[in-house]
Amino acid sequence: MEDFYRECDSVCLTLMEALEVAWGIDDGSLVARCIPSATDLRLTHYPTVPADEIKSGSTRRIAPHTDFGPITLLFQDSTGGLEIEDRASLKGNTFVPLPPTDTTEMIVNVGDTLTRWTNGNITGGIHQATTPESMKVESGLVIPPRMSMAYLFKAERNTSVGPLPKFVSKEPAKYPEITAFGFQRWKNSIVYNVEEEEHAHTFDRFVETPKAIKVQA
Ligand SMILES: O=C(O)CCC(=O)C(=O)O
Ligand SMILES: [Fe+2]
Repeated sequence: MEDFYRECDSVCLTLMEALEVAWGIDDGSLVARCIPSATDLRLTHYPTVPADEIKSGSTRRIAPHTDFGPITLLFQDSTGGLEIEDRASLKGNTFVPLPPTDTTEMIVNVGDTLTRWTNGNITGGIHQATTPESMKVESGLVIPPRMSMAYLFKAERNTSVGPLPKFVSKEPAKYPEITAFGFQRWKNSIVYNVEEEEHAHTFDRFVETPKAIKVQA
């Protein structure tokens, strides 16, 4: 498991390096923001659940959310049910399934930190785990258990998750300076409904407000 963790960390750093090349950041400062990373590796087991309970809204697998870090590496079993928001849909709140074609497949999801570093130029992907597509129509079905692994890559704790200089040279910052650790605490306080006095007004004049964001990770 530790080898897997290290392997995932190295994949994420390579992806950060690729973004540096794409954005013309030649001082290594994006990768430097992630060393050492403060990543959580989350293994989730979803118990068996009647599909009708999910349909009625009385139970969820994982509610729509964005992850907190720059990116997440996600691995799922063959059960299905993972969905990503369809941003092209004009109806809003529309999701498309990401069916498991192969259980060795790795899904890369953009998270909040990359949104903030790019001053909103790249938006975190809203995703959820729900009823597999093939079980949505017929009633009375029982959804089998499901397992997933999420390598929730996070920046180094004391590093800023405010916008990178490159993305605020021509437009004002939409996100305030805050450390990765402070950001994590703030997001956790929303998920767990804890008032964080320290950050209560930090975000008032920016695009994010605690009550406007639905998160889970
Ligand atoms: O179980 C899944 O496929 C999604 C898990 C997830 O979104 C998360 O752990 O943040
Ligand atoms: Fe997630």
